[in-house]
Amino acid sequence: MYMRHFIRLFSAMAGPRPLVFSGPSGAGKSTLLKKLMGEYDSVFGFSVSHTTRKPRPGEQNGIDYHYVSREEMQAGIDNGDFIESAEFSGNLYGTSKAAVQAVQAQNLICILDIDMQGVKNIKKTDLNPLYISIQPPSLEVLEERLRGRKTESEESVQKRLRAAKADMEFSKEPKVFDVVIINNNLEEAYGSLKQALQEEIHKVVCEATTTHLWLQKHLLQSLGFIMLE
Ligand SMILES: Nc1nc2c(ncn2[C@@H]2O[C@H](COP(=O)(O)OP(=O)(O)O)[C@@H](O)[C@H]2O)c(=O)[nH]1
Ligand SMILES: Nc1ncnc2c1ncn2[C@@H]1O[C@H](COP(=O)(O)OP(=O)(O)O)[C@@H](O)[C@H]1O
Repeated sequence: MYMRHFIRLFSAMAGPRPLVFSGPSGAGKSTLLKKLMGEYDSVFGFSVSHTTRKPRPGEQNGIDYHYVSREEMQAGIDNGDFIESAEFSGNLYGTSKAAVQAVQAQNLICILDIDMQGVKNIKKTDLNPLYISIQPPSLEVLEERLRGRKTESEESVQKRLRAAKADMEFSKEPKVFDVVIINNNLEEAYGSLKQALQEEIHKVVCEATTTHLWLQKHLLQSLGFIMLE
């Protein structure tokens, strides 16, 4: 009896399976992730990446990214602080070990938003996430969305569109992604995402309830309120 609960507690401490979100810049990853984390804030936690790109208006250091200089980021990479890192559109991006550990320590499902190089590199690690690709309905729609967001210079839009072509091809490769979602209509895409994650969400919610009840019962037992089995 005790052993089963200790095993359950121990596996909960190891943390639930992380989620990797990838797909072209402008496909709608942040929009979908914000909706998901808004609805399930006690289930998911965001792995805050480091980047050398400048913050956009409204972005916050330590929440959207850790904004660092190239020198600082390179020193961290050389020191082995990162699980993966990549150059994208003229800037460095990377997932630190600390960012993932911070989420897993709270027993939340850790979400990584990374580019296709990141996906390839994470596949070489023992993180064992579920891989989800968010794709636009077409390159034309992607361009409209990127321009409509008004965050990128013309040069940056062009770089992102070039990277997007490769990313759209990559998402069609067999066995790379567990789920590919085409973000055409936002509500439909969000519905597909929730459906794909239903089992993972259920596991975390049930685990949390079981662990909570078990701890409550044993606290009462240790205080002498109820008899041990
Ligand atoms: N490999 C890797 N890619 C990242 C990381 N963080 C963000 N990215 C990717 O970098 C790309 C550019 O991100 P960003 O500048 O925020 O632009 P946005 O995706 O268009 O909002 C996106 O494809 C992100 O998924 C990271 O830690 N590692
Ligand atoms: N389904 C959708 N229909 C129309 N516009 C969308 C949709 N999904 C996202 N957008 C818009 O497209 C732009 C890019 O989305 P964003 O979430 O920033 O993409 P990413 O994080 O993948 O770079 C944003 O202005 C966002 O509001």
